[in-house]
Amino acid sequence: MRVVAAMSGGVDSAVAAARAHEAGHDVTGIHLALSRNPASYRSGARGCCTLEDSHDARRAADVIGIPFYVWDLSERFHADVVEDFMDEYAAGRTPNPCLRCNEKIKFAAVLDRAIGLGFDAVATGHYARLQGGADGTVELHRAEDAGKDQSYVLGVLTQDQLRHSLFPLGDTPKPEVRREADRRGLRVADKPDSHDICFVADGDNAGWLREKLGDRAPNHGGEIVDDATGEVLGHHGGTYGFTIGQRKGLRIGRPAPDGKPRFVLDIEPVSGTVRVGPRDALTVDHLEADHGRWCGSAPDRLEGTVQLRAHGAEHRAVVTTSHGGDRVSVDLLEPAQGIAPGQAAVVYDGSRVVGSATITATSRTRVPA
Ligand SMILES: Nc1ncnc2c1ncn2[C@@H]1O[C@H](COP(=O)(O)OP(=O)(O)OP(=O)(O)O)[C@@H](O)[C@H]1O
Repeated sequence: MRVVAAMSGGVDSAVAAARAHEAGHDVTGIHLALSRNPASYRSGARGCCTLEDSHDARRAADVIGIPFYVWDLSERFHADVVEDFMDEYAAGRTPNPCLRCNEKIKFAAVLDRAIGLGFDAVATGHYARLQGGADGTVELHRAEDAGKDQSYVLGVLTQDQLRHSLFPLGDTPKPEVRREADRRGLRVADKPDSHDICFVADGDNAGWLREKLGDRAPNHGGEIVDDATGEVLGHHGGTYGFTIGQRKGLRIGRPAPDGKPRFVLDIEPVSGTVRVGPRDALTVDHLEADHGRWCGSAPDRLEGTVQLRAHGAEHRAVVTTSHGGDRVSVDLLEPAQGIAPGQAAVVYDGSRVVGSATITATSRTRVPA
């Protein structure tokens, strides 16, 4: 096969490219320039797709002995991923930009360009496994290394996208990947793992959003209110700085009467109000979602599990779909806490990813005995 290996400059994608090459594929390495900020291309800059990263990827491609190019997809990335990230936080939701990037960039814009150039597949260093299904379909499964499993952020991929994907690391634990990089003479063997959100270099989402949203922010401050009593407990610097279930950074002067911590229960961007309450008030057992994306055909009804945030636990659930698979209802058999609209509900049947949808609303339907 002719394969494009997406090389971030990190250890995982370097080993993935090397493995694809060793497996006999005709591999070309590409590094994606995703940042529109020229400062990130200065030597020594940190964050997404720096000059350093691009050099590291090129050096790895040289060691492997494959051709290498840089593809500038910064405008697409900005329009489809960064703008969406800002809009979602401004609307009081909690987006997952990695899922969005996989759906719109890595396995869409990149794949389209690759196919257009006569390639057959895109290989990445994601930790997930592909497996042939009984009916000739390609199934996406959790990685062997549960701690590194990235099937959640790939839960948006359709059958067409999966058919043109390769995940060479799915069967290997991360420490082994690092050892292999070392053995292969890839100088990125000791490079630290990347951040969760590549374009927020220091992980300070709220600070980044404050700077970038500017006048687009629905507010730059408001009240923090006790959901049960309506009492104003404090003030904040913008609702976009919060996510449902958040505890840290609330800066409420007064402790709760019972001395227990308070959590964000609701975010109201228009009034600028952040509602808080006890942990128990975060409990939900039902959720609605839309934008259903399925690895095969959408299931009418499925008893399986759902994962409701990156690195989150799995919850047993009954999942039903409507509107041709676009709308999804999830009944959680065990209640969950801190579920934020905007996040993906990824549906699993055992280790197999069935599909995903974006959470729009949560509720508690069963009152505990
Ligand atoms: N700027 C980029 N250019 C090309 N491919 C990329 C880029 N960023 C990410 N990827 C691809 O997406 C995969 C998953 O990205 P993620 O940010 O999760 O990296 P990672 O798991 O830390 O892997 P790595 O060690 O290769 O950076 C990478 O392994 C790589 O194949």
